[in-house]
Amino acid sequence: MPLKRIDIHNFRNLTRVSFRPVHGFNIIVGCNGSGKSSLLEAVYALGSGKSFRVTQVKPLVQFTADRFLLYGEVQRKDGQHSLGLEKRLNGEGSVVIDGSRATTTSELALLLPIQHVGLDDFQLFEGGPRIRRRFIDWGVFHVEHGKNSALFRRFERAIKQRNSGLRSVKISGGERDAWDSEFLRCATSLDDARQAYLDRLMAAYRDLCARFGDVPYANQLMIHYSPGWDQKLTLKEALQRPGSMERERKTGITQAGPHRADLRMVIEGIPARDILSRGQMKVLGHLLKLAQIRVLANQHNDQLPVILLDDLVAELDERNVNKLLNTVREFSAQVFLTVLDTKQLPSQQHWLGEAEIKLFHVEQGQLTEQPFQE
Ligand SMILES: Nc1ncnc2c1ncn2[C@@H]1O[C@H](COP(=O)(O)OP(=O)(O)OP(=O)(O)O)[C@@H](O)[C@H]1O
Repeated sequence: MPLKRIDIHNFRNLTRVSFRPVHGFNIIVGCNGSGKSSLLEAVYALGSGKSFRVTQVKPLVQFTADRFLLYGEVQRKDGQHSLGLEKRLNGEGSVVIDGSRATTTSELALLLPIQHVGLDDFQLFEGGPRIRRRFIDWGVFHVEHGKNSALFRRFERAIKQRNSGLRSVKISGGERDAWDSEFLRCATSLDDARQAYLDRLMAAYRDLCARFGDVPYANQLMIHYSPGWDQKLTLKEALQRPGSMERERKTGITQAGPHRADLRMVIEGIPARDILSRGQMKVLGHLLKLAQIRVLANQHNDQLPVILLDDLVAELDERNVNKLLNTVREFSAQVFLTVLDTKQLPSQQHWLGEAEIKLFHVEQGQLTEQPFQE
């Protein structure tokens, strides 16, 4: 489901940019600080409502403006859809899909799934559990989004209700039991969905490793799912432990459940972050992100994400760049790839095949399309 057109207004240094990408490879070239990553970030924001670099809106809005606006047209099997996102410095914002206001940004992700593969993928190993939960939940959401997008919403509501119940003195025992039951139901479903997804992810990851060949430690990497409570207990038992109940009374926060889950990345029984170099973490992180795309490609080709390859070419050796680009080409997805200079790309004959390609040059936030020449 490619993006056919995107308009960017007042997003970082991109004052007014409008372009029509191809379904294949869109190469974004430009010198440091020209606006390449900002362009990828704008595409990412249109498909998620968020940035992959910052959590706040302020750094995204052009210094002289009070809001940014993004507009895109997406081609899907069921026809063309328009997506609009506005975010203002004062905290207001809106999502508009096919001319109607949407209630959540997750509706953008249903129409425009995006996978960002970038230099910070080492954070899957070094970062906190939230990053790894976001990673696995991206897969759980997209692999069966009809069912699972509703499940995520229900879980969010259940935990909010349970937490406000913990803080309220007025609430009756019956009400508390009802919220507990709903929380346990959603938590169990989310836990099952994550475990099932992880099995599929690891199968796809092993396939990719075989293809990439001798990537250090790739085959030894094991990922274990920690559900967010002591695995010797059921979630209900974990919540009913005296220590846990006491902490819940004090903090008003649910002490166990999928919101505390993590992925333990292990090599030969040792935490992977204690063994891998930063560069090795990046490569394995990229492979895991590609494996997520492979899971979707195996399931339903019409749900393939747009793939953002941010600055990867400069950091990998030519053999790995070739493998990466060939793997990505075989997905037949739409790709946006940033590079300082096209000379950094390996010769087209090694990776492009029949895929379409367009070259965009960015200079001080201005975008121009140029003929692609090796
Ligand atoms: N809110 C903002 N308003 C205006 N300009 C901004 C804003 N935020 C960042 N910038 C500037 O936008 C420019 C583009 O940054 P970007 O990260 O997109 O560059 P890049 O082309 O990816 O560079 P590099 O190759 O160094 O990664 C930078 O000069 C940055 O300082």
